[in-house]
Order: sequence, then structure tokens, then C-alpha cells
Amino acid sequence: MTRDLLKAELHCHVEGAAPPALTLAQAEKYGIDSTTFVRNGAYVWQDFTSFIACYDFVASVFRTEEDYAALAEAYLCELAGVNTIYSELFVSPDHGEAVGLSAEAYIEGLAEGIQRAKAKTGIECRMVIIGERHLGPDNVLRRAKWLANYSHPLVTGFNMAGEERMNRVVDYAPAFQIAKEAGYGITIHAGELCGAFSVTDALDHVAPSRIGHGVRSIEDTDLVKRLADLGTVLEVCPASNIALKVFPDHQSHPLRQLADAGVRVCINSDDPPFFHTSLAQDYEIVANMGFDSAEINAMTRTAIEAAFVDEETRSKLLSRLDAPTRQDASGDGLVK
Ligand SMILES: Nc1ncnc2[nH]cnc12
Ligand SMILES: [Zn+2]
Repeated sequence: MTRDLLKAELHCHVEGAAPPALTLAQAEKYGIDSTTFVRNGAYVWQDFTSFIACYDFVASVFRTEEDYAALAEAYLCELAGVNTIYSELFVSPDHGEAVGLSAEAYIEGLAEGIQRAKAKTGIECRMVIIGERHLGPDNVLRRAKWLANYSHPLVTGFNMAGEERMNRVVDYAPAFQIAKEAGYGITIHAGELCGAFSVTDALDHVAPSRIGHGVRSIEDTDLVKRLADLGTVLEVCPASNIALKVFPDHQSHPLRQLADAGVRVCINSDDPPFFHTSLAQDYEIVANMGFDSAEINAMTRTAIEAAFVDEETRSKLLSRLDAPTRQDASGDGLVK
């Protein structure tokens, strides 16, 4: 049902997009034992803590600029193949540094892959720098200060991911202030592992234009109204939420309630192979929740409206969405 719809994604962690087969090939290339984290062609984890351990392992087998270029190129070409016109990748220089790759080299490698994918398919992509919450406030602050002194045309935002149950948002507020003053778009993971209070904290102390997940806002009616009034966009990741047991099943997922309450939402895959999903699959899940094509197109429009891109690129992307004859992601004007 959603196969032919144009798509856009604002929330995907780049190492989280690595298919297990690629991780295995990388591990073999570097002589790294992967049996703890990849078995029977699937990632091994049981809960959020072991998911992060598995994610860190996957990141550790990408070691050079070319490794990261190939990863970004492969993921973006896959997205373009299902009619995706825009992607925002969450990238964490801490993962590069952990294997001896400088933050700058990590970004340059990813940028090379983004440019190759754009040349092949026309897909637009920007990078959002992640500070990892579980590495502590000082490390997230260090990352924001680095970002404020860095400049790359494809790096347009700042975010915090990782263990939400560690510390409070206010502890990280100075980092967000620095990134915001430097002109970066701001989003933050909140309301995924922690309840509505975490989203309230994010609005009070960071005032982001978008929130990663944010779905547990549903536990606080006043907060849902506040999000709707502010126009804050929730980057909703349905398959991720079910896999990580934020909600038991699709029927109990609050996407419908949030959308009906006027909260701006869009559809995302988070870490697709970890959660046995893909962006195309998440679009299908949303259709199966009862959203029709017009409603899903409105979510794609919301993603592009909330994207951290220059206005000229945004206008071009919006006009592709609005074109009377749907173009496919290759931009060749043919409906296939
Ligand atoms: N779903 C998620 N929540 C928080 N941090 C993450 N890092 C990668 N995926 C994440
Ligand atoms: Zn995420």
C-alpha cells in the first residue's frame, strides 16, 4: 500500500543501519570475533542495555573513512530504492574516535558515501551529530563545543541519544545551548525509555524543534496539548518501539492518539536491522495502524518541513512531494 509513496526519514542512526551481513564481513576483514553479537544472520540483544552493547560492537567494525563511506552509500541507495527522497542520518563521532578515527575523518567518510548515493539516485541527506548521554554531560558538552568550531555543509544538527535513564536533561542543557547558538538544528531523544517527564524536561531545558521518539508523552494529556500547540515534531519509530518493548504491540502504540491530538509526527526506522525493520516496513506498519495515504503523505511532508536543511533544498523536496505526477526517487520522472 505504501510502496509507491515518496518517503522521508529524520531518525536513523548510521551504524544502526548496518545489515548483519555487512557487519560480519567487516569483522572478518579486521579479524574480530563477532559471535557474541551476530548469530544466525541477526543481531543478538535482549533489552536496551544489551542493544547498546551490540550497537557499540557493530560500530567498532567500521574503522576507516572508506568503511563509513560504503555504509552510508549502501543505506542511502537502499532508501532511494523505496522512493525515499530525504534522509537525516544520526552520526556519532565518539564511535569513530573509539577506533582511532578522528571526528573529522569520520564525517568526511560519511560525506563521501552521501555524495556517492546522491550522484547515483538523487537522494538528499544531512548529518546530525549525536552526543551519547551515557558518556556523561562532560562528553556531550565536549562534542557540542567541537561542533560549534566545526563546519561541514552536510552537518546541520545536534542531538543526544543513548541511555535516557541516566541523568536528567538539565544536566546536558549547556551542550544544547552551544549547538543552538552555533546555528544547528536541535533534536533530542526523550520519552522512549523514560516517561512523559523526560519530554517535559526536554521542552523546558532544550526547547528543540523535534524530539526523537517522544511517544511516551501520551502519558500526560497536558504535555500532548503543549506539543501540539508548540508544533514540536515527534520522530516516531514504530517498529523500534515494539522491539524495545516501549509498547507491547502495534495496537497499543499511541501514534493515532498523538496525530489525532494535533501533534506533528513523522515515520522513521531508528536502527532498522536491529529491529527487523526498514523505512519501507515502518511506512507499512503505519498504514496497518489505519492511516490512509493522504495521512501518511502528510507525515512525509512534516518530515521535510522539520528537516535540518537550507530553504532552497526544502522547497525542492516539497515540490517533489507536491508534483501531480509522482516521481520516483531517481528523479527521472518515471513512475515505476
Ligand atoms: N533507539 C535508541 N534510543 C536511544 N539511543 C539510541 N542509539 C541508537 N538507537 C537508539
Ligand atoms: Zn534513535
